[in-house]
Amino acid sequence: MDQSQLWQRYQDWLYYDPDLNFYLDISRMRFSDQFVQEMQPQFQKAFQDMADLEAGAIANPDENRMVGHYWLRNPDLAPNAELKADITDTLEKLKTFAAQVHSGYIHPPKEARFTDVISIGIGGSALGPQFVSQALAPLDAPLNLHFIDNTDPKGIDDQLEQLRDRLSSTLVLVISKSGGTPETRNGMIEVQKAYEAQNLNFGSHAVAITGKGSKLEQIAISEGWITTFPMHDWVGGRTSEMSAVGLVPAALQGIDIDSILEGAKTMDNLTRKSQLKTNPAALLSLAWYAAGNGKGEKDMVVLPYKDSLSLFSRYLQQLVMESLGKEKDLDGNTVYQGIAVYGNKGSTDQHAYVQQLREGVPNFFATFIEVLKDRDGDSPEVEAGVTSGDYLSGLLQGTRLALYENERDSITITVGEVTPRTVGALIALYERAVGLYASLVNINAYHQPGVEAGKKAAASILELQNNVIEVLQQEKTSLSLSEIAQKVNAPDSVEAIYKIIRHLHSNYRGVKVEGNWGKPSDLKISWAN
Ligand SMILES: O=P(O)(O)OC[C@H]1O[C@H](O)[C@H](O)[C@@H](O)[C@@H]1O
Repeated sequence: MDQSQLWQRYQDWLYYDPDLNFYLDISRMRFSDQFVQEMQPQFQKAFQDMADLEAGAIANPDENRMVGHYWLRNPDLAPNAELKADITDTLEKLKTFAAQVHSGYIHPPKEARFTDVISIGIGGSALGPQFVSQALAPLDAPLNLHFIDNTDPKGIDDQLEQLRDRLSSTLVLVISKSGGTPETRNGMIEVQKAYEAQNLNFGSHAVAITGKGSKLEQIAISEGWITTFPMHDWVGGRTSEMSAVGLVPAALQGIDIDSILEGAKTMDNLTRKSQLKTNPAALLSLAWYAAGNGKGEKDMVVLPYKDSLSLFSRYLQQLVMESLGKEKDLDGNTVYQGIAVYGNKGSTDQHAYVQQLREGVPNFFATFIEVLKDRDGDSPEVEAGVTSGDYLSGLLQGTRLALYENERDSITITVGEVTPRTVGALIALYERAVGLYASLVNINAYHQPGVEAGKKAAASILELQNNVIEVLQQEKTSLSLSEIAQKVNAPDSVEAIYKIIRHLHSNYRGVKVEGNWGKPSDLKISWAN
């Protein structure tokens, strides 16, 4: 296509909503009009699936659950009065809670006010709050938010060390839908011990956000925590930003949560339309389908050209990959679906891996996210007539062009500025695009059966570790790895035992080891005490 044809294609496919000041450009994705025609029946089915989902269908059949994240920003859509009341009551309760924390009405036992928040959670119970905090928290936020999103001891220490002198005025949010995720539980126990070490009552500083009746809820109630907020079973972790999971941390930081919800609701209205060209989520899912032949053959590289949106790529990684990465389709066929997502931000990534995007293996499509407003106030010139923001804008256009010239496709999303409303709209856009794409490829986007395998394997490694320690403590003489494996009745687990021993030894946990780590079969292991 020559430049005038491309300009025409740009105008033909440009989606613009003046109210949100939102643009979507899929003109640089190489699909034909015929492809769009052929996709029409699948899209009509996808629109119907989405309408059914919003009306309360069991859209997550494996878990026998409704899928209700769209109701969170429009409670009138909830399929019955009880669910609607659940949503509005929770919203009211969390707003009141945040206001009372800000005013000092709710305060820690030994201080007049809370100054900081530690949010403990992982996956969907962390990525949304992290993204929204980075995108929207004001520099003078009423409370500073810190995250523990792993069971890495050093990571936990680093967070606690920063808060050592302010623990007495730090609020703890423990966020877990299931209330039983080990990483989150470990973070909670370690933080609790840090409070106890300072003679602080943990419960008077703690709030749980969790599913009804979960183990975490029981702990919170029995220990008299400040309060709990519900996480409903019809909201998945990766679509929970607009439930208490995302809204409590955001409200505590003084972020305008009503505008986030309103932006999402507005985007939901736009993406409910059943005309492909008037529905930006449909256009997005069409472009994904075209890029990867509906089989995820191309990775999605997400490049927001705005530092405050850099965690959007990580947030989308879970939303897209956990939703679409499925072995089976809804009819039980083996399909190995998914779209790989990675990215960080532009123009930074141009100095890292864009070399490969431009010239290397052509296994991706890019998504540029452009923000029109550079900053509050005027910009200094870095060259005659040119600002830093002009550079950022020029680098985005340049990279898009350079990729396209070399047969690398891209989507461009443009927003006026990063506000609570646009962030809400962006989240809603991708949630709907993922839902539509899932329908197009006939998979359940709302379960994650594959995640369990790693969790089960980890549990059996910990059980093996306990058995190994028990055997070593009973033995008088040193043993080889295979002797230990025999004694714990796990002759096939020598490699796992080697790694357990190596980790215990590295952390001075009581094992004595003689020999060369490079020759595992020569090692002699005993209990040191
Ligand atoms: O909120 P939680 O129950 O603690 O779950 C946290 C995360 O862990 C799981 O393994 C799931 O794969 C995620 O979808 C979920 O968001």
